Amino acid sequence: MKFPGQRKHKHFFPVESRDPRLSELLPENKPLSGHICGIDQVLVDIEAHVDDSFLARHGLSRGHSMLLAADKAEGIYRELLARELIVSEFAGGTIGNTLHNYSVLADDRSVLFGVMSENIRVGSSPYRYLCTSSSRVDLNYLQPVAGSIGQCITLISPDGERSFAINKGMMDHLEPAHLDQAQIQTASALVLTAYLMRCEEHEPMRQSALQAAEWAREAGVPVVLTMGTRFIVEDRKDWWQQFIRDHVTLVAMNEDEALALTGIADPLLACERVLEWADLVLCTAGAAGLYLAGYVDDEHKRETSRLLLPGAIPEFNRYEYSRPMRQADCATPLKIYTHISPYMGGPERIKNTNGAGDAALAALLHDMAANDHHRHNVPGSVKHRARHLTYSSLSQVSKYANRVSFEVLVQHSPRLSRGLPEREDSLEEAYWAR
Ligand SMILES: Nc1ncnc2c1ncn2[C@@H]1O[C@H](COP(=O)(O)OP(=O)(O)O)[C@@H](O)[C@H]1O
Ligand SMILES: Nc1nc2c(ncn2[C@@H]2O[C@H](COP(=O)(O)O)[C@@H](O)[C@H]2O)c(=O)[nH]1
Repeated sequence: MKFPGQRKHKHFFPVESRDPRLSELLPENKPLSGHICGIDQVLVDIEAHVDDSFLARHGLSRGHSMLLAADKAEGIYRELLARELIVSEFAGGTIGNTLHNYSVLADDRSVLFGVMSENIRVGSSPYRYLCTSSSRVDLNYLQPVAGSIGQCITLISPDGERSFAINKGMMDHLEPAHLDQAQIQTASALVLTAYLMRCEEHEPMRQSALQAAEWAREAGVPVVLTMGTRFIVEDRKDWWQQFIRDHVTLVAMNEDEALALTGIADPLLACERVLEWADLVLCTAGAAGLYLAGYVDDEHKRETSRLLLPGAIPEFNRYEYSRPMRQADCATPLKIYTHISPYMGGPERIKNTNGAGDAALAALLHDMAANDHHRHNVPGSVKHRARHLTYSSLSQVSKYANRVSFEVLVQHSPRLSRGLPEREDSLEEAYWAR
């Protein structure tokens, strides 16, 4: 496990080769390593640039992720192929992307539950999926199916808006019998997406997700939910609120999904509302950066040394140097918030916004897993006097998440091709010290 590191310093990501204290504590001299688990609809992103008349002609709605009948999706695919509009075919899926990015950042294992075609032809979509996933993502638990994985035709409009047309294949056929209870119950987090709930009645994906969430809850493993797209949330707002109350520790969303879930347009106030149902909230807000919100026990709160920020909750960042906790672990819970603007003001040229939010979540998951890793290996550390959800403060995690989103914005694919540089030469102390 690479540690997120001391990011106040110029060298943003020092990597501890080995904590010398561990050598004394562990007879076999080998730190115990953890992992995170996720469930996804295994699919590839097939990317093409089109104008809006293409979307209109095929009856596709801009910015939406739509499930299409197989013959309709195949018709679109054939047209894109004939007009040579397809630019790439990479492994996708919101949770697949998150696990891949987590594994690249942490240099550690993640476990993906989903389906995979049992017969694979070179060059086919399942082949592309396997070729473009990190070798640190454990694919050994995938359920073999006699059919295709999903295809997500990612149509990019001239203004950068993305519309997803999905040919689902057998992506929702994951059976609960193909989950591994021990892997889930020993994980540092279980990551789910709202997309899993839009399978058809007869398909087992919903039941698999609920089973996994139940096992995670029993074992005290944090359950993480990404909201997918606002279209899934807005029709069933009350249902999602109850689902979060019953199952979820951390909600990850963008500001549109936050509005759909809470009815509140201000991301900070939306985070405050979601804290009534969950323990930790990540809300990305495009060019406005991102917000993180959580709880800390009054006894463990730490005051910021940064400027206190105005907003719908005045001076909301006062305790952003605190490490978040579950509300139930606090004797006197206090809500804490932080905000950060895009790293370096955002890239000069955004190549693709696909997966920028998932990337921020991967960084947060890395920090959560590092906390677990440290707790298991150095249980007597002062860091673990109270039960915290992250290794770093809310403020530090937000910097890290923001930095990782930036990396995805300047590349073509939603999946990181390499980890972050260990030394950030561009990053002067003055920038973060502000
Ligand atoms: N136009 C932009 N300019 C600068 N940074 C951006 C821009 N769009 C996104 N980002 C960065 O990427 C992060 C995630 O983006 P966002 O679009 O909110 O996520 P999602 O992909 O889930 O919709 C933001 O928090 C921000 O750091
Ligand atoms: N599991 C699913 N993933 C989906 C679906 N529709 C789109 N996507 C994936 O989302 C990412 C982009 O994420 P974003 O946070 O930038 O919007 C992309 O790679 C798609 O593969 C779906 O129905 N299920």
